[in-house]
Amino acid sequence: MRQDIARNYEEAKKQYASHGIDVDQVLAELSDIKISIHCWQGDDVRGFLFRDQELSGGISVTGEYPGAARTPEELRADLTKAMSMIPGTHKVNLHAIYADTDESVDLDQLEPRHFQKWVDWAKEQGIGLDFNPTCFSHDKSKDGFTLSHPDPEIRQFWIDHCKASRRIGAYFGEQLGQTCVTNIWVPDGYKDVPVDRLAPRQRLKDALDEIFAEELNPAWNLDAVESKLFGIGSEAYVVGSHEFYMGYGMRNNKLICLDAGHFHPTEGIAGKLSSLALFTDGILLHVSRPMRWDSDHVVIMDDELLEIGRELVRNHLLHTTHIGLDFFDGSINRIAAWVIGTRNTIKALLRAKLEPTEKLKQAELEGDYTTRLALMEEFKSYPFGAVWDYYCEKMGVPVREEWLAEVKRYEQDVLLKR
Ligand SMILES: C[C@H](O)[C@H](O)[C@@H](O)C(=O)CO
Ligand SMILES: [Mn+2]
Repeated sequence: MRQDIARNYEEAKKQYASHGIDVDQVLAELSDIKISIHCWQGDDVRGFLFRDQELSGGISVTGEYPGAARTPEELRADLTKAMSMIPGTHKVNLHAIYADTDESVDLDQLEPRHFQKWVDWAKEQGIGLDFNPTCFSHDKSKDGFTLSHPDPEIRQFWIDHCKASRRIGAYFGEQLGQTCVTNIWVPDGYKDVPVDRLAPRQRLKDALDEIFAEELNPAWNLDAVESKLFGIGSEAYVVGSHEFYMGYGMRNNKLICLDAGHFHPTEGIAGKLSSLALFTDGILLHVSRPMRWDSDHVVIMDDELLEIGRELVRNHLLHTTHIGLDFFDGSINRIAAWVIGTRNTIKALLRAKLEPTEKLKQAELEGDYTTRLALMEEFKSYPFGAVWDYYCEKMGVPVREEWLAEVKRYEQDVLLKR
């Protein structure tokens, strides 16, 4: 342990202790939190099954930064590199198009064996895996509809894909001894104002009922459903809206996924957590950063991220919330994107844990809003940076921006040679 880091930590600890915060305990708890790191930042959501397919579904990646992973081996190497710069043991979130197989297999025919190399790698790394059916970037989703498609044959294809995905998720959970969250997001929607808003939702509901009919061990697989307000090409109407999935998730005991970029541009998700927590057994988050639209920018330490962290900590929701990341930026080094976004997410949770929550709640209860505001503001400049540095050093990962030199080295040695 470097002396300056240890000294600053001891000093910071005293300041937090004066407000009853046990920093050592906070760090012990922080190291138990798993963030689900999304594989698709590593290759601009291309995947390996259909390399010639354009990204569709109303999402988009911009940027031509060199070094995107072209094979599963490259993607795993990049993820391993990124995780070596992120404190803690986390999970990796796969989409179905990331199957690692020489077979030419379509989405409805996928089986656990097509992901065996990912499972073997996850075992080596001691991490868990999460999963997502890929209901986009495919010939059968070209007209923007999948699970709610009016053509029963196409609808069945996507139903079968989602069924296959749940079985793959359960396999991950069983093999790795960690529950896999399998999250369903479909892009289905209309560019212009529809006449019938009900029928597609009825079809989506029926499709989900069929997908979830098979009982799977919840210790291995938990299902989640992800809503969206609009996408490119589905500006007027999205079948799987927030209200739709709120209703579906609550009635059918599915995790409701809140993606930070899937609401009105000024609407945050932090304020929704306490409400959902009262009526559900758990929540899935897609921590993202929308800029004017669902642009999926790399997560930064902004007010929304801090507020998500505070809501999770203050309401004791960390043990039931699955925290996943969902951003993709092709204009910067993709490993740096993972490192920045994941470290920020962990750091926001640390900052929330370093607030005098009970004191603040007490002040609020007593109507002492002056103390509430004063403490909340003063704590914004308490020395959380010293605690973060100590945590990184203790966990054996680079302190502060030291990781950047490592990323640049990897870029020279590996990425630029691709
Ligand atoms: C890759 C997508 O971002 C992801 O599947 C989905 O979660 C989404 O957020 C679509 O906007
Ligand atoms: Mn998402």
